[in-house]
Amino acid sequence: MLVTGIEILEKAHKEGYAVGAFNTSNLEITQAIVEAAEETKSPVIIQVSEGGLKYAGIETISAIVRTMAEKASVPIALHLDHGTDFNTVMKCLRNGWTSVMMDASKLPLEENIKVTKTVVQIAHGMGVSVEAEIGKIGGTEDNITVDEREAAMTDPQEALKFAKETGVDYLAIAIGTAHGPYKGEPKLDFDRLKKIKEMLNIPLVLHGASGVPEEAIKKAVSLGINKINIDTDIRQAFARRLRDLLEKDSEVYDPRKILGPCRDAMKEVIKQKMILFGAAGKA
Ligand SMILES: O=C(COP(=O)(O)O)NO
Ligand SMILES: [Ca+2]
Ligand code: NA
Ligand SMILES: [Zn+2]
Repeated sequence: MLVTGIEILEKAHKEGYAVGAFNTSNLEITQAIVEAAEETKSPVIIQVSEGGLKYAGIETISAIVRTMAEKASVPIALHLDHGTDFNTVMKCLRNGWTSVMMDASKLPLEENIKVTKTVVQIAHGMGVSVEAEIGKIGGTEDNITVDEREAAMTDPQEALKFAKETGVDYLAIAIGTAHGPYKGEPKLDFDRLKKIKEMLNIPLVLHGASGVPEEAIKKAVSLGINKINIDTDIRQAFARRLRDLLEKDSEVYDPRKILGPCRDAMKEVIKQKMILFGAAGKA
């Protein structure tokens, strides 16, 4: 069934587990996510980035996800990932999204608070949940210095002020992860996470979670992460299977015979994440 993000994440926050938030931009990825959720009886958040909206068309990808979510036996939210443009967030609200991220993390704190507060008021008026971001998660910069890394991480005091003044439902925090593949091992600042959770006591979001070792993920969940964003690991599962399949079979040309196996490969990766996050069996 199609539900709001907070319905899924409030329960995860209370019971101490995390829910996967997986990016989609087409039919097969959406099918892989929904099938994985059904097979592991997991609640799940299906999210689309602004790039995904451009690729698929906002009405089309909304129709695909909402149709499948409404038919599913597990709770599914449709979430806008990294909504940086206010009008895009409004368009998603008009297209039936049940959760939106207003990502104004690039703006100074006061401006981030101002625009996020406006989105929270509008979205809550429509019964939709809101995620925002404090601190800089960004892509993998291989040549940043340590103190730059520190500076980009979420300051607990700022996070508390932000959560109080905006009324945001769940908060994405920067504790050492980055989008895209990692070059070295990501080092997560667990003390910072623990402090933020104690002070805010709301569901927290981990971005850039592809490539983070399983032990670190488990520890982050035990310390209060409740939504875990995964995009790169799914893309890489798709690409590995595609290359392997075409190497082995130079004759195949039916897209269903090519995309179908890729869908299954993505589904297997997603199922493992749902089990690792503790969402399996929680639907
Ligand atoms: O945070 C993510 C995904 O991060 P990854 O690239 O690590 O999958 N999306 O918002
Ligand atoms: Ca990553
Ligand atoms: Na997000
Ligand atoms: Zn992200």
